[in-house]
Amino acid sequence: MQPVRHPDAPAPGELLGAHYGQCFGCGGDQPHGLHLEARAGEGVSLTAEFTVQPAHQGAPGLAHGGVLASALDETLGSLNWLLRTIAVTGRLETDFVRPVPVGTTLHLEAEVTAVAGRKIYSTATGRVGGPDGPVAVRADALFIEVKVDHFVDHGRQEEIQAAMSDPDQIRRTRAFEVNP
Ligand SMILES: CCCCCCCC/C=C\CCCCCCCC(=O)SCCNC(=O)CCNC(=O)[C@H](O)C(C)(C)COP(=O)(O)OP(=O)(O)OC[C@H]1O[C@@H](n2cnc3c(N)ncnc32)[C@H](O)[C@@H]1OP(=O)(O)O
Repeated sequence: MQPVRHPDAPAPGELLGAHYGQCFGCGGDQPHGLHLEARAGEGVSLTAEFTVQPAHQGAPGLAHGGVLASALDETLGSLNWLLRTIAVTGRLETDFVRPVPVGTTLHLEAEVTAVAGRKIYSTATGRVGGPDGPVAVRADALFIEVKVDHFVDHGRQEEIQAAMSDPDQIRRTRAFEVNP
């Protein structure tokens, strides 16, 4: 089935903001995190940027492949906000096309291609040198819709308790729970 953008999804161009301050991908409270910033696009698509820091190296001066996969995972995961669906990554298939040096800003774009029951199929590319630059990485993913219980049941109690007593986290989670 064609994906359907939720009527309350942020307008094209709007920043999505972090879903959790401690998130390695998008959180502002993780010193060595990616600090990835995503903006809503048209339909069920978005763009995002991430600048490779020295803490993200694998080989000297180059981004670690797992970190690049994390950037793709976070970008693809952010799409679920436009569907207003809570979902986790089931499968992430990544192509590393060009090496990505430290200091590079990766220009990411992603879209949901299909939804089938709880399964959400999506694809992303990361370009270097600008939004129209050459593709350095790309990924195809399958996200699976879950209930909030997925996190409450499996997350370490310390962080779950902290999240449940944080009004901001509750507000962000509620935005998903009103999913029709
Ligand atoms: C106040 C409280 C605070 C909480 C608030 C939280 C709100 C947070 C909001 C947003 C958070 C977003 C966070 C983003 C972070 C970036 C994204 C990540 O990195 S997520 C982490 C990595 N991923 C995992 O840790 C998943 C671990 N895996 C699992 O938990 C399960 O395997 C799960 C849920 C994915 C599926 O398990 P099943 O038992 O629910 O469902 P089954 O029946 O196995 O699968 C459903 C369908 O999907 C297919 N499927 C599942 N996994 C597949 C796979 N790997 N490959 C292909 N198909 C797969 C199956 O074949 C099935 O398909 P058929 O319906 O039969 O057609």
